[in-house]
Amino acid sequence: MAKEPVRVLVTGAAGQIGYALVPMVARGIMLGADQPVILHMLDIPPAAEALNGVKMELVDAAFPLLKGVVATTDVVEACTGVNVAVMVGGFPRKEGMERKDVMSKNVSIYKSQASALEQHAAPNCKVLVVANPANTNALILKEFAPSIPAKNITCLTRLDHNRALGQISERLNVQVSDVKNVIIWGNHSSTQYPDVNHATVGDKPVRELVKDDEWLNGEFITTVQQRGAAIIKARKLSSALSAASAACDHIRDWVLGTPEGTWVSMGVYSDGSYNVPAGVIYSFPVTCKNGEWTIVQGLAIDEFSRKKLDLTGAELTEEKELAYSCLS
Ligand SMILES: NC(=O)C1=CN([C@@H]2O[C@H](COP(=O)(O)OP(=O)(O)OC[C@H]3O[C@@H](n4cnc5c(N)ncnc54)[C@H](O)[C@@H]3O)[C@@H](O)[C@H]2O)C=CC1
Ligand SMILES: O=C([O-])CC(=O)C(=O)O
Repeated sequence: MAKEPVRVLVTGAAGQIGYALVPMVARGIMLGADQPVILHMLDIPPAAEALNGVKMELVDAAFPLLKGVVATTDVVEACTGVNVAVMVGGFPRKEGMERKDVMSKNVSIYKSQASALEQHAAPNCKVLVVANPANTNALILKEFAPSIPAKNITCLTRLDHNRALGQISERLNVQVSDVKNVIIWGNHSSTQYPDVNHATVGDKPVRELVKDDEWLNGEFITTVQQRGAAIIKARKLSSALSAASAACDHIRDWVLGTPEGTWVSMGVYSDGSYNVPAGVIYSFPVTCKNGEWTIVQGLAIDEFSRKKLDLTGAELTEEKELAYSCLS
């Protein structure tokens, strides 16, 4: 028997990532090749015409799995009945703007969208925040949607995780699918810590194969931390196809499960595991089963890593305080 369609919300759907993401969702890349979907696309009134253009293209693409499209500038209509919400819409930093200006705009967007999701989304809706500052936007969404379980609200660090896999695969000249269990700790920002101490290729530790700790503790980390900026420099636009693909990976693994023996990185509500701050959205290694993520416990953290986990945790605490100051 055919499955019931799943309703997937994409906010900021007229933007760059939205344009790359919606065809992936409609092709079954996010939820599986046998899972029909209904796309809900939200953007703001100035983007309404462009949003309608995206809807026209979705119709023209004749995706067999796509059972309906809602394209709207009305947040309540957009959120009604959605099972998965991918929050890409936000206010980007412009020339001459302070970080606080962007924070205050995004805090107010995520506060109001939190209420709409809480009141109108399907029960147990899974939320992924992509828009920057992704961890803190997700935290605000969690705070203003208290009836949505905290475990249902996450942010995207899978792009950073995939970037780390890509760097190791290029360095070792191995298939990216053979590299496993890198970790992104902390914030989706340049303080994030890409950690290869537990990563493997086949049954061999990445550190043993690379045989260059100076590179792994230096250039590898900064390359992953700065990859977003490098893409902006090259394209004059930020990452879009890789971000859309990572968003699909994040939701697919969350809903359908991670393969045995493999973990992925997700920004989740911190319970203080690994002595990082509790009560912020922090990226951890997680496994997923039956639609739930679990933080991988018991990994050894050496002194070098400890400092990096603490540094990115401190930045998240600072961002949280800044976000709260914008609310008052
Ligand atoms: N977490 C991650 O790994 C990544 C995050 N990003 C972030 O994702 C966000 C989107 O990036 P792009 O698609 O390149 O930007 P974009 O500027 O092309 O698109 C953003 C869209 O959001 C819409 N928007 C603005 N306010 C909105 C609101 N209140 N409700 C609904 N829609 C709204 C805009 O009209 C625009 O269409 C940015 O914040 C970017 O920094 C980008 C790449 C990776
Ligand atoms: O750096 C940016 O502004 C976009 C982003 O988050 C990324 O590519 O990781």
